[in-house]
Amino acid sequence: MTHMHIAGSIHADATHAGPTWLALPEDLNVLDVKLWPRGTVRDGQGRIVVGGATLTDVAAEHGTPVYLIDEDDFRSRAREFRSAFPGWQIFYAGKALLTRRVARWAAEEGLNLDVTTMGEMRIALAGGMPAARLGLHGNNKSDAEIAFALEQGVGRIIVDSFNEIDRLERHCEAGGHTARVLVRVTTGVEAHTHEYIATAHEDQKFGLSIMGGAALTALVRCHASKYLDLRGIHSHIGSQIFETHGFEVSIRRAMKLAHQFKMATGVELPELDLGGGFGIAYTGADNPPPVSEVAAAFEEMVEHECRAFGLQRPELSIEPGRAICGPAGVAIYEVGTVKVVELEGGRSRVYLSVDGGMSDNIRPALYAAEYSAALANRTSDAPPTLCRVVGKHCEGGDILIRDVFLPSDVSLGDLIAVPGSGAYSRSMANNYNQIPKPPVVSVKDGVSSVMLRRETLDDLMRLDVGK
Ligand SMILES: Cc1ncc(COP(=O)(O)O)c(C=O)c1O
Ligand SMILES: N[C@@H](CCCC[NH3+])C(=O)O
Repeated sequence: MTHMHIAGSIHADATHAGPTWLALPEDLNVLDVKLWPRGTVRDGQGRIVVGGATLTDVAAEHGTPVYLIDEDDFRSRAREFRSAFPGWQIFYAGKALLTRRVARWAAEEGLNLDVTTMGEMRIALAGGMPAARLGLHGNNKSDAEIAFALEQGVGRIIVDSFNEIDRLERHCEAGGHTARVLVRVTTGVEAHTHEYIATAHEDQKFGLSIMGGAALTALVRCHASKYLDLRGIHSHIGSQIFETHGFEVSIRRAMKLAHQFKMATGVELPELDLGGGFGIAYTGADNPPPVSEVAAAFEEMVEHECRAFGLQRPELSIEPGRAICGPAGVAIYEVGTVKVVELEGGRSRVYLSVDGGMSDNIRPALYAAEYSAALANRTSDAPPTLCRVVGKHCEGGDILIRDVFLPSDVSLGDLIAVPGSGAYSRSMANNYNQIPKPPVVSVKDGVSSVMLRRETLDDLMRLDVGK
């Protein structure tokens, strides 16, 4: 491993204008507590330690790139949700990150689990999550998924279309089941987040529209069905949301719909699920409100709308994914190439190529998501340089971090750690360029243990069955 400057290759050009939100850090060796798993420190040799495990040791033992999940951090955030939302059911959204071990942690912490596919149901059950604590989502559930959910006794199915109601009724009739359902509605809210992760505006694939009347029609249909036990309304407005205003409008519209349903049928819906979407900090510029504040705001909003519409307080649930597993995760990469690209006006940009990229974290390419990073294997007194951390794929857009200040002596063999990597990175991984997916390792009390092993080239070769 070399830590010397590559002559003339990395300029200490901290003055190089990055985006306005990116502050020039006073000390690059200091770890911003809001970004890292709780208790993350640097040891006496300057190495980053997560969950008691030194990232250099984790990298040496498991290779790079590697995704690390701090078990205590995951559990502490699960507990935080439970204590901030007493009496609410918390469904951990498994799409963010799901392995058998993660399902077990969720079950042990008293969470339920939101699943979307056969695969997620299978992993959740294999991890020991009882079927009764699963909520099945999906805008295009297959017959096989519906049949499996009913046979297993999945606790609730969130219906997303009239086709699905038909399909569900057929399966219930054939198998002698009754399905507990919520109807997913679109409340027409434009959540302040990336277009691809906002889900309550009208023109998209999820849910049934309140405004267009489909939501009420679906509720009345489910209520009338002898095969369905209608529990209530489900609204999920999007993901990585910091402001409560969108939720407020959504709750009002959902409660208004509940009121209309009561007018139409004489029945009050017993449940309301407000979905997930609670944002986390990816960079120093992100300041998500504390969970306790969000919870207090939700309580107040629900109470206010119940009073306004003369309804009883329903049983409430939420589905946080990112906010539970996101901050618990750190991705570790090794720097393999350093390139300085000259720009107009005599400026230059330092490109640090690492051994992963858009195959293990598609979020920057998909949503222009921002991340931060730190040098993990040592501290450095070298001045900060504005860097672009890129992957190894054949794609110009294979950018992991568009702008980040790192010490100007970052060099080949150094380890770069990316906090906030627990959610929607490894779970959305792909094999572009035939790159095997990295492992997910959990750490607790200094011990790391693989929960998802690294894919191998043999795994990829085995899938290729044609000649
Ligand atoms: C229906 C539903 N619930 C919960 C979630 C979890 O969202 P987040 O990870 O932002 O909390 C999602 C994903 O956005 C979702 O689609
Ligand atoms: N996958 C998205 C969140 C939306 C997914 C769940 N509906 C992200 O990485 O931000």
